[in-house]
Order: sequence, then structure tokens, then C-alpha cells
Amino acid sequence: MTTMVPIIDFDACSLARSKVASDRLPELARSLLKSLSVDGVVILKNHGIDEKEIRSAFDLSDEFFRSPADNKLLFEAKSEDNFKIGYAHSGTERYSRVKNFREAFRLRPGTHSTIDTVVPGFVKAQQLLFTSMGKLVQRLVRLLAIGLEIDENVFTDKFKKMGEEGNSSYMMHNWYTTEQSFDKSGEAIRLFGHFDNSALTLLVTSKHPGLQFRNREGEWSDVPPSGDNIIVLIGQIMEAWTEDKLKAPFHRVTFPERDQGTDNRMSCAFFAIPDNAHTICSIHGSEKYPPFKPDVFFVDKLNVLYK
Ligand SMILES: O=C(O)CCC(=O)C(=O)O
Ligand SMILES: [Fe+2]
Repeated sequence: MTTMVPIIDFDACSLARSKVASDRLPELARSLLKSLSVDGVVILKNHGIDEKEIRSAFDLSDEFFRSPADNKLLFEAKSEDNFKIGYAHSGTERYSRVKNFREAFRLRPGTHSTIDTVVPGFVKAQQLLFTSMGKLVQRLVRLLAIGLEIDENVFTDKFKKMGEEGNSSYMMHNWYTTEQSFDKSGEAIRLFGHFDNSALTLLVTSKHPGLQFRNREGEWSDVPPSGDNIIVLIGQIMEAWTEDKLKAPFHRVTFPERDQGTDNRMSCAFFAIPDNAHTICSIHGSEKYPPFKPDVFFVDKLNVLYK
């Protein structure tokens, strides 16, 4: 059985509005919460991030990935960097014998300022999108608090420094190659099943299908390509923070037969992580989730995933 991913009209909280439509927030908060507490994934329409802004960041990262390997390796992620900020060539991520055939570029504002020499305009375009994604996260987490009927600032207070020192949120461009890996059941995949270790992930994809999440029946269910919308996934930090009220979906990217051997697939994910200085206490003090530091939680989980 496939589960339809709910499409949420975000207009009341759209970034195109300088002020949110306060009278419509409770209803929007309720519908967001209802969907995210079942499968942990929704699609936002009317989010207000200019489609040209997304397109430009996508096109420039495509240009980067298509540039000669020597250029790309100038920006390779250093192993001493916990968050592996920078470029990673294909096949560096593996889980048991399954490899992900994607090139990736993880970035934050202020990193890789010299990349403009390889792809002019890259830095500014990524910075703009990063900032918009951060603003959208602020609006989303406020709504989640309203929906959970807790103080509406509980989450927003912890996301004050995205893009600055003291916060580890990052944006990641993925460029899936035409190589394929096979999971245990022999299915062709581009990215193995995993949970995100963020609080929230905002995702835009190229036109290629393949993203799937495991639904409540334990079956793989399709998430359509984002088009002009934004896909929102709950990550494990938010799952712990809300004592499992919001569910982190297990997800993967398959390699549909019609795309095999042809196109590159692209996606851009924004991983929102609370400011490092805070200790995260689950909203009602559940014993299942003792207080934790977001950066430590994040690194621990990352090390498990990419061992
Ligand atoms: O490429 C996609 O659609 C999903 C990417 C993803 O799940 C990730 O990078 O964590
Ligand atoms: Fe993911």
C-alpha cells in the first residue's frame, strides 16, 4: 500500500509575507502536527521561497559537480572536520556492503569562499538559499510548538544562530551518479535507508523520482519529486525532543529502472540543528530521552551511519 504524502498549504506562514497571518496559525499548526506525528513527512506548497533562488543554487551546484575532478578536490571535506563540510566524491559513504553513489557538497555560510573562482556566483546563491531555508525552519518550529500546545518559543529560541558560529546546521547538495548500488533485497538504490540526525530536514529534488519512506505498515512509500514545493522530514533530534510525538521517517532513494544509466539525480537538503550552546530537554521530561547536546547527539549518530 502506498501512503500519500500530505500536501500542506503554508500560505499563512509563507516567507513572502513579512508578517504571518496570526489568525490562521492554529489551524495550520494542527494540520502540520497531525501529518508529522504519523509518518514524519509532508510537502509544503506556498512556502514563499522564490523558485528562482532555488533554481539558481541548484544550477550552480550542478555546474560545480560537472567541473573537472581536480577542481572539486580543492574543496574536499577534511577528515578532521566533524561535520565533513565540503566536497565528498562518490562512494565515500557505505553501510555494510551498500555504497551510496552520490557526490555531495556540504556547506555553511562563510565556508569555501574561493569556490567562486571555479563557479562564479556560487557563494552568494548558496548563502541566499541557506538564509531562506533558515527562516522557513524558524516558522515551522514555531508552528510545531503551537500544535504541541507548549510555549511557542520553546523551539525557536534554540535556532537563533543558524549560519553563524555556534550552530551546526548545514546545506547539502547531492549529485547522484549513474552507478547503482544494491541493497540486501537486491533492489537498485542510490541512497541507502537511514534516519536524518537533524531536528528537521527541508528537501528539494530534481525531477527524478526515487525518494521513499517507510510508512506505518512498514512498507516503502513514494515521495514525489518536490517540483516547486519543499519536502519536510522530521529528524531524530526532533523525535527525541518531542518524545516520539513527531516521527523521524526511515527513508532512502531507489534507482527506478527508467532512469538507470541515464541522468544524474540532484537534491538539496537543509539540515536544521539547534544551537550548540543549548542542552535539549524533551518537552515533558521523558526518561526515555535524557537531556542531550545537539552537536554531540548529531556527531554520534553520524558516526554510526557512516562508519
Ligand atoms: O536525495 C534525496 O532525495 C534525499 C537525500 C537524503 O535523504 C539525505 O541526504 O539525507
Ligand atoms: Fe535523509
